[in-house]
Amino acid sequence: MEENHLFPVFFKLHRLQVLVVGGGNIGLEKANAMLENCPQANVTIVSMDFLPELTSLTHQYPNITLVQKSFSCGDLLGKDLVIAATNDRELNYHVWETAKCSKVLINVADTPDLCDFYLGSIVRKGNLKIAISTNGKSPTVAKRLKQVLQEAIPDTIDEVLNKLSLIRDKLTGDFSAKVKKLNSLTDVLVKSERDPL
Ligand SMILES: C[C@@]1(CC(=O)O)C2=NC(=C\c3[nH]c(c(CCC(=O)O)c3CC(=O)O)Cc3[nH]c(c(CC(=O)O)c3CCC(=O)O)/C=C3\N/C(=C\2)[C@@H](CCC(=O)O)[C@]3(C)CC(=O)O)/[C@H]1CCC(=O)O
Ligand SMILES: NC(=O)c1ccc[n+]([C@@H]2O[C@H](COP(=O)([O-])OP(=O)(O)OC[C@H]3O[C@@H](n4cnc5c(N)ncnc54)[C@H](O)[C@@H]3O)[C@@H](O)[C@H]2O)c1
Repeated sequence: MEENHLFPVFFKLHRLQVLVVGGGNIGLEKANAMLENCPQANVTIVSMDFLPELTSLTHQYPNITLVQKSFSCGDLLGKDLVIAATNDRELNYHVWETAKCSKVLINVADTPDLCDFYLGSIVRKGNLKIAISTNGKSPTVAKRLKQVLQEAIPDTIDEVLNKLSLIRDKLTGDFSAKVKKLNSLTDVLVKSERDPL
């Protein structure tokens, strides 16, 4: 089997500065994905022109800024993450080179080989979030799996998480005693009805 070296992490986007270059379909898709998950995300989009949906997003989200211009190196100043999503492959490569010089993490939408990170397909149930990747093989399958899991996981999972969080805060004793208690309380989640143990 082909190797899968991706290591998932969950970013707190309201603490980071994100630059998206390109205000077309893909710029919109990526900006939407970030803002739906983190409405306070700081997202600047630099583009020659913008889809009207992106202009509408500025009314909904306080921290999105549209800058109508051609990309230049200075746009990367102060940025933590960059998504290059123009329809110009050479320009996307130039954005990648600039990001690498500045040690900024970059996703190049038309070139997975240049991506430091991929966006995942995201299942959300209150406090639960599951990010799905297919190692870049089929974003469509990632999207379908998201729909399957969204249906399969009960909405009550959020109540379980909130109750466990309360219990977790109240537990006393040393770390290993707490881990033991939490594991025994949640045992039921992993034991099937047919499991005699
Ligand atoms: C998961 C999701 C997250 C998001 O974007 O928020 C995402 N793509 C989504 C949808 C989607 N993207 C594409 C289609 C059309 C059908 C198809 O190709 O399957 C659909 C389906 C649709 O829109 O219905 C086309 C496409 N995508 C990439 C390329 C370039 C290439 O592969 O060369 C091309 C070809 C462009 C062309 O042909 O011109 C590349 C990437 N897309 C990724 C993520 C990363 C890998 C994730 C993984 O490991 O699985 C990666 C590598 C980089 C990145 O973008 O981060 C989001 C699901 C949203 C949801 O959950 O609803
Ligand atoms: N990763 C993914 O999920 C995915 C999915 C589909 C397509 N793609 C790829 O993403 C790329 C973008 O697709 P799209 O549909 O958004 O294209 P699009 O034509 O809708 O948008 C391109 C945007 O880039 C902007 N742009 C062009 N030159 C610029 C410059 N010099 N400075 C700033 N902005 C500039 C344009 O103004 C436009 O807003 C394509 O190469 C496509 O193959 C990626």
